[in-house]
Amino acid sequence: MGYPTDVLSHKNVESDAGAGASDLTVLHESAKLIGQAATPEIAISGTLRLMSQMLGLNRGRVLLPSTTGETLQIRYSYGLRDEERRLGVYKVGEGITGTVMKSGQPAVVQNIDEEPGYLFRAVDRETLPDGMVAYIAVPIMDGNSTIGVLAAHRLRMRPRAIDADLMILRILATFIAQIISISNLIEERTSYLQEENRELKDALQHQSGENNHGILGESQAVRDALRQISRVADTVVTVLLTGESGTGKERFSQVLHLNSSRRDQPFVAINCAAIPEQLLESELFGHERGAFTGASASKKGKIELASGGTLFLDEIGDLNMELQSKLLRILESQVIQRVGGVKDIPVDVRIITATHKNLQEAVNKGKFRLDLFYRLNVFPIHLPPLRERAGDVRILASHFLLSANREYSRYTVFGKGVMERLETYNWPGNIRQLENVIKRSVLICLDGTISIDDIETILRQESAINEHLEAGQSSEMFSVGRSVPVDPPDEEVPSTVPFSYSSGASSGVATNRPYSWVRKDEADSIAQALKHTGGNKTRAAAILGMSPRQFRYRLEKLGLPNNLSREG
Ligand SMILES: Nc1ncnc2c1ncn2[C@@H]1O[C@H](COP(=O)(O)OP(=O)(O)OP(=O)(O)O)[C@@H](O)[C@H]1O
Repeated sequence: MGYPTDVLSHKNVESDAGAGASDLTVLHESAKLIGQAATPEIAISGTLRLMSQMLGLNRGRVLLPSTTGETLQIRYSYGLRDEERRLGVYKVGEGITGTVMKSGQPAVVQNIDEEPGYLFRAVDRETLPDGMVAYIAVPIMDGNSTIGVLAAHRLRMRPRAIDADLMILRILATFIAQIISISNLIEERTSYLQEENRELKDALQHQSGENNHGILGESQAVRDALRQISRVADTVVTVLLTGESGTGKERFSQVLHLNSSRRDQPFVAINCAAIPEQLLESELFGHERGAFTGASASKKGKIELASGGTLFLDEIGDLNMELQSKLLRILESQVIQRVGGVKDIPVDVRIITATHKNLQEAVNKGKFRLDLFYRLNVFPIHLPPLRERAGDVRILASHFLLSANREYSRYTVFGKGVMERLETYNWPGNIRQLENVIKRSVLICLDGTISIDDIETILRQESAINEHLEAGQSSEMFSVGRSVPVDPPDEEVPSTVPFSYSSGASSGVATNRPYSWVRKDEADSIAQALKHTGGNKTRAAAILGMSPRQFRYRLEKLGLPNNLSREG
């Protein structure tokens, strides 16, 4: 450098015990500030104030690079006027301060009046004391990079060694580096989340066009399905929704209902595969008092409950021959008879059906009535699997992340490569599976960033379940189904229970879950999940994508102790 610098070797004045004590006080107090101050402004300005009041290091300032990185500006100071702060701008490499930034080396100017490199830019010479004034500047380092400069003036002739001041400034610079890097990290994360939120909100706004009712996706398949739905919504045409499990058949049937003139009347959904055959008839048609043991009062069935509105019959391919005939009768004459009744009850329902089976094949095998097939198949709408809907995974994944964050009060983000991994997975369980995987990854992720490893762990568990499902499924199905009866009949598992709700109350939709086999090798993941949640079974169940009832069933079936959670 072209100016006299005097680094640690300088020993012109003895340091005394008093100086040592004030050094320690400053260090102790500024360490407290770092830990307790609410903002970097309070912590750094407080440290600069201590430097001035306890050590005589005056007009302390912290200079940080501008956004372009070309200049340094005074960001925090003590004892400088606003105008002085404004003037304190240096190019990197310019003057003493700029050189410290560029070289990463500290500088001590013994006498600023004799140092040509000292620019007097922020503070006029007249403002400073008459005697000899020194200037010390040290780099603020984050690892090996210089992220700013800490500098101060001191009266040259003082009974305290200038190298003691240099030393303490270097220590304080490491404190300040910590404050700055933590606040940068927070700022970075906050702006990332804000940006992500903005994008998601834009996407949602864009997606939830007037008639879409929250249907997400930009693929041609989704657009086609929505276009077809809007074409037939306000007609009497019977719609058959086909597609693999979890592709959104029920969701689209709600959109159909909400776009029809029946939107203010009930929408009632029932899953024909989820109810034992002997109960299905009375669920659908209701029963009269005394119709069977336990029928102590007459009861309306789902068809009557849906009167004026829409009845969604999911897994229609699972209806037995007798119920197929009865359904045909409703479609033809709009009347029903309750179980045990003789009276024809007129009903006004729009029936939408769905299946993940290939109904044509069921007809060929004599398992489904041809006449009913024709009645239902007037207007088929096919929902393709997620793996064929390029681009939708990204939109849906971001949406499910946002809603899981809301649900669990988290601020989780996807780590590097996660979105790409989600996009290449083939999602046999489609959108429902994607939703489950994201919820679970938010729950298992501890540091706020979902990593590829988190996703791989969950996908491995998923593939194991899929293998079992595939082993048990019928060839008539489009793909992985949920009708493999391995879980217990269960009133608490929403997927197995018929549910109904009024139109417009789409938030009341129960989440469908596939059945899954109880596997011996699940014991480990169950134990781990319980350990992770400190024994909370409901949260452990959510982590594994199960209902609490399914979770308890597994504990019992696998012979795991109920208090397994709190061990080790
Ligand atoms: N396009 C979409 N946008 C947002 N969420 C969707 C979309 N499609 C489906 N979902 C969500 O995915 C999950 C599964 O959808 P849905 O229950 O409608 O599938 P399904 O085809 O009826 O399944 P199954 O045949 O197993 O009954 C639900 O939580 C649903 O809200």
